[in-house]
Amino acid sequence: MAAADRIPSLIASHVDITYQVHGAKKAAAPVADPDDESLLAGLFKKGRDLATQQKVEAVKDVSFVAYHGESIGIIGRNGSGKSTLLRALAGVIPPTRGDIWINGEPALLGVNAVLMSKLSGERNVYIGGQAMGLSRSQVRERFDEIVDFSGIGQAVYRPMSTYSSGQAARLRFAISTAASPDILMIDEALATGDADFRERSTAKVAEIREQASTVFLVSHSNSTIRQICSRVIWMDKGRLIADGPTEEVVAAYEKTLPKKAVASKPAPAPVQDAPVQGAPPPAEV
Ligand SMILES: Nc1ncnc2c1ncn2[C@@H]1O[C@H](COP(=O)(O)OP(=O)(O)OP(=O)(O)O)[C@@H](O)[C@H]1O
Repeated sequence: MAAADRIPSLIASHVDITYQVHGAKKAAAPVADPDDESLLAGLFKKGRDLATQQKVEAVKDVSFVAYHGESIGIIGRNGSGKSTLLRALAGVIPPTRGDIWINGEPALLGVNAVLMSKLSGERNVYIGGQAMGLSRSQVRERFDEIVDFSGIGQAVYRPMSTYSSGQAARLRFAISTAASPDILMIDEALATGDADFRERSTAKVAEIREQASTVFLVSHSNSTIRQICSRVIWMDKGRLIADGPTEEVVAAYEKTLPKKAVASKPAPAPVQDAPVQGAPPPAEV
């Protein structure tokens, strides 16, 4: 498809996200004798210093345009700002600076926040489905489909607290994708579950993409990224340092990783015609 024919689904322009952290900078010095006024005065003086405010610049000056029909992986080391960026793209947290325009309804695969472990899977399907924008009757219509997709069977009638982490992850995935959102954002969820579920969830993501939607996937699993994504954004210390076809960006990223972390042989890259923007940093091996 020619670039001019592509329809933007999301535009991020110079996005910064800074967390304000309130907390203690360092512990107070131990007081040898609490009755000693000079020591107490010293402690109070120190106490004023304890209530500090720190800034964490999690995302710095990130800009890109996503198009309908793309599945975009977000990769990078721990703490590089992937989840923060995804949450901002989903509208869960506001950018500190810059703008995000979205054409469509985003859904962050993270119904986790609203699910309640003491309640049955069934109740959670309703709560989560409604949190994803479905009406109660729509959830009722899709209930069997959601449970079938999750593969948890009769366990759906047990409290979620009794589920294995794989069962819980599968149910979350099934709930989140039931709504066929315009823009689906997935944070690591595909890494969980067995091979069969991963295959089905990969197919589900492909189906969502085919409905001209956009999928964002944050993952540390480069094989999952290769399987699902046509384009990859590489984050490093809060900055977008490369954006382009999956194989080019993942291969460049892998060169910076210790050899043992690169587990699988690269799979053939999905077709993608966008050029890589930004030069990868030198390898650190
Ligand atoms: N709620 C928060 N308050 C303060 N700092 C935060 C908060 N959430 C994340 N951070 C910090 O922001 C930075 C980016 O974190 P983020 O979780 O976005 O990275 P990530 O690339 O998704 O990491 P990981 O791969 O480990 O999940 C880190 O330095 C992290 O400690």
